[in-house]
Amino acid sequence: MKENKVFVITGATGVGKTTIARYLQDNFRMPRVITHTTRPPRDREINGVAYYFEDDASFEKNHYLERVNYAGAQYGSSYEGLQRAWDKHPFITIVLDTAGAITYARELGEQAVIIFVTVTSPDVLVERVQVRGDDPTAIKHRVASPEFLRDVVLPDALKGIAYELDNDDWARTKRQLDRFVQDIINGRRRSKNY
Ligand SMILES: Nc1ncnc2c1ncn2[C@@H]1O[C@H](COP(=O)(O)OP(=O)(O)OP(=O)(O)O)[C@@H](O)[C@H]1O
Ligand SMILES: Nc1nc2c(ncn2[C@@H]2O[C@H](COP(=O)(O)O)[C@@H](O)[C@H]2O)c(=O)[nH]1
Repeated sequence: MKENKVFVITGATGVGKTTIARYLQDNFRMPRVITHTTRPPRDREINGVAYYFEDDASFEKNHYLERVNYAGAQYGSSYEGLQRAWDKHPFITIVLDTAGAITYARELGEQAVIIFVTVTSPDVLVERVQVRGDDPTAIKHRVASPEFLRDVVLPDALKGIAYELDNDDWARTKRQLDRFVQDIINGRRRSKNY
C-alpha cells in the first residue's frame, strides 16, 4: 500500500498555487484539502469548494493541524479536511502560506511534500491578481501585508526541504511538475524532512 502523502503548495499571493492544485486534481486525480477562512468570498468562490467560509465563532469549532492569521483574516487546515481528502486518494494537495508549510513539514515529516512556487519578478504577482479579478482595495491591503512580503522568499526553515518550482511560464511549469510528481509517486525521489 502506498503511504499517504500531502503535496503542500506554498508561495506568495498570485504566484499560481491554486492553479497548480487544480492541475494536479485534473491530471493526477489528487483531491485538494479545503481549508477554512474568515475572509469574505471573492466573486465566483463557492463555500465548500474554494474554502469553508467561517465567521469568528464557527472558525473556532474545527480542530486544526495548524492555523494562521494572514493579511487580517484567519485561515486553518483541519484534521477532518485532511482525512476527507485522504479517504478519496493517497496523494492529496493543500495550498498554504509559508508558515503553514513549515508546520506541515515539522508535523508530518516525509508525508508532506513541500513545493515552493516562485516567479522571477514579483511585480507580475499584482498583475496576476488583477487579471483574476480581485478587488483593488483588497489587493492594496494584501500587498502591504507583512505576510505577502514574507512569502515571496523561501523561508530558511524550508531550505533543503522544499522543491522550488518556477512558475514564470505555465507550459514549463507543467513539464517540471509532471516530472517531479511522477518521481515522488513512483518512489524515485523522496520528500525531505526535518
Ligand atoms: N504561469 C502563469 N502565467 C500567467 N498567469 C498565471 C500563471 N499561473 C497562474 N496564473 C494566473 O494567475 C492568477 C493567480 O493564480 P492563483 O489563483 O493560482 O494564485 P495563488 O497563488 O493561489 O494566489 P492566492 O494565494 O492569492 O490565492 C490566476 O488568474 C491564474 O490563472
Ligand atoms: N497556513 C495556512 N495558509 C492558508 C490556509 N488556507 C489558505 N492559506 C493561504 O493563505 C493565503 C491567502 O489566501 P487567499 O485565498 O486569501 O489568497 C495564501 O497564501 C493561501 O495559500 C490554511 O488553512 N493555512
